[in-house]
Amino acid sequence: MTETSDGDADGTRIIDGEAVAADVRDDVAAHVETLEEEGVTPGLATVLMSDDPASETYVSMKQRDCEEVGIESVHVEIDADAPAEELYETIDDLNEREDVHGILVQLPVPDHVDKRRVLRQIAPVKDVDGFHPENVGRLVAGDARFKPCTPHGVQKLLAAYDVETEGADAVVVGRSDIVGKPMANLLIQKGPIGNATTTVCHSRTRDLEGKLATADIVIAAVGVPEFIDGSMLKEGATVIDVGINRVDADTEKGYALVGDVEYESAKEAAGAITPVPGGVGPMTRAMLLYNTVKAAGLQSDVALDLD
Ligand SMILES: Nc1nc(=O)c2c([nH]1)NC[C@@H]1CN(c3ccc(C(=O)N[C@@H](CCC(=O)O)C(=O)O)cc3)C=[N+]21
Repeated sequence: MTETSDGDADGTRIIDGEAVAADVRDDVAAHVETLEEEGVTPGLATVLMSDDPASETYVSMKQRDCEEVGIESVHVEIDADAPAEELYETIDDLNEREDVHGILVQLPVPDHVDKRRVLRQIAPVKDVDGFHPENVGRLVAGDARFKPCTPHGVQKLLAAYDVETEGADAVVVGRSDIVGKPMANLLIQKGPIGNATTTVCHSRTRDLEGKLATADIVIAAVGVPEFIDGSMLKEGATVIDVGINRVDADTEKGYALVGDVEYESAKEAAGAITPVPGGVGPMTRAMLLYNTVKAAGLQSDVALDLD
């Protein structure tokens, strides 16, 4: 990125997710060009089966991102109360299409849909979320094909701001399949942005305060607004806030976005911190583009220099 500048009045570095994401998009755009030279236009399909306004917002943001970097996007909308078969068949069709290299089914899907089946049905080589069991297994085995977008984006942020993970005490708060588990897996692995001593905390953790008090790096991914505050952090800790919670507010949209971390107090204690919005969210979207060009390279046998 251009600079790892900033820091507010008390010297806390504010980790600029928009800036790092813009750099990732530039990188992706260069790979798109390489693919185009070989006659390949990368394509991403997004599938939405939900009436949730937040889901609709995210999906339309993803389409705009694609346009910006030259990825073709295909969008399929399925009625939230349509039979589950409609979704399964859509996935089969997209698996077959040669112009579609990546498939993302926006989660959550309705209750009458078998989520595990959806994740298994996406062709592993098109699974740009990295949620198919084959890709989960490869990640855990240290042979990742598609790293899940959010944890991968967090790694990129830590790298961009030269946060030392080697031997550091990292605490991941949250154990979801899409963030907590893969994040912890990446942090313990050998290699760059790994080698951390990683603790995973969750709702049954007995002494969360005790774990946080010694953490050099805190990854908050619980989905509870302002769950962690500055008094719980070690002075100088790096705080990565994965939470993007909509809370009622007296704004034009009728809501505000807040993280899982109480920003003002955490900023006082932290050495570096991600804001919400403008932190992890833009990185999640950027890494989806990254995985899509990777998928296109794999499916068309074009060598791209990607990790
Ligand atoms: N199969 C699947 N893959 C996903 O990656 C996936 C998903 N399902 N379901 C929902 C969550 C949520 N998610 C977000 C990504 C970016 C922002 C983002 O860019 N947020 C902006 C603000 C957006 C706003 O203004 O509302 C920011 O934090 O700055 C938010 C949320 C991806 N998800």
